[in-house]
Amino acid sequence: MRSATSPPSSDGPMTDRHPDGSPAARTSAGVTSGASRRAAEPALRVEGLVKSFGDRTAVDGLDLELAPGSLLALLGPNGAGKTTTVEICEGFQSADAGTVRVLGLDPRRENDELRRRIGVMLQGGGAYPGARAEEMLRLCAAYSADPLDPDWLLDALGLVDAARTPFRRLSGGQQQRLSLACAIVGRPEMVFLDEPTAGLDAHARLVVWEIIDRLRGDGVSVLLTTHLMDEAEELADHVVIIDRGRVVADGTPADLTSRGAENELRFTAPRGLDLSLLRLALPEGYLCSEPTPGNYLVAGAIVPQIPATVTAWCARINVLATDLRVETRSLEDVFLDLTGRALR
Ligand SMILES: Nc1ncnc2c1ncn2[C@@H]1O[C@H](COP(=O)(O)OP(=O)(O)OP(=O)(O)O)[C@@H](O)[C@H]1O
Repeated sequence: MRSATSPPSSDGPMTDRHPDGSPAARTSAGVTSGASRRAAEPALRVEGLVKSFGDRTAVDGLDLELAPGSLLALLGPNGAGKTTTVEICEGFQSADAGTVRVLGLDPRRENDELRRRIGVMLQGGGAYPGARAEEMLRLCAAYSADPLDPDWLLDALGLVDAARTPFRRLSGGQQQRLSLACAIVGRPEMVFLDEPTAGLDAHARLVVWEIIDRLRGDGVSVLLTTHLMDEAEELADHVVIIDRGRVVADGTPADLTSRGAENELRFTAPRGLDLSLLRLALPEGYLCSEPTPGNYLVAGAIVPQIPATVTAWCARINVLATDLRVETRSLEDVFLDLTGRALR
């Protein structure tokens, strides 16, 4: 497999090559020129989306917007409604209420045209179990008038040695990478990536991140669902956190992690500490809590006296506070505060 630091092609993002080795005249910019014609139109617009299963409301009035050529990461705990939302956008499910437009198209009524213009990476591969990796990719390429070179993609994603292996005998990581290759081989204008690096080792993950970054660099719009905060922080232009079918926060990763951070002190210590004495030691108006077991938060203006008060309290109860920090908030912190839950 190539390393992430050695790009799949030196000719720029997603450029494939003619058999003689010269760069193809058209990169996936052949796709993006179409996208630029519609530059004013969001690649994806979801308004007031509602979907229930029996008496369970999976999506409860959701709004989303994805700017062309950008990457939106949809985050949420298990059961938040991510897959349902994405499947409605892809046209696999119908909505109960609301409006969905993908590349300006209605995913149900204009599904044939949509299918030609999007790429979908499904969790679990979505491939024929007996088909060899290479056959599977060539089959996907055959649906497109102007596919990327399958050999180049197999190489870029480190699948050359697995090319003749039947899908069911590929490792989980190889299946994931093949699934990504199948989603992008047709030079889609927009791709839906559902947990694209789930189960990959660190190296394979970097390779996939690089491919995703190149897609976006090429003007492809990407909707990514993930449970990995570092993945969202690394790749996303915009993050939407959903919980119980509703948006609970959205913004750039920097927006979300800086919002209110100067008013928070966080530290890690044994779970379940009695915070009543700390509350008494702090000036009036400061809040302290344990958003998740072992992770503590003091909210209020963090002047120099506050960390000193916290460490003095820890010393008094004979507890060592680790990872004491001010003004740094990860997306994980934001997520935990908003949903009270870990991603998985
Ligand atoms: N076909 C279905 N029938 C009944 N309930 C469903 C169906 N699909 C989803 N749900 C329910 O709708 C809610 C949202 O599910 P969804 O799969 O969209 O969440 P998710 O955010 O993708 O979760 P995960 O991270 O676990 O994949 C859950 O409570 C789920 O049990």
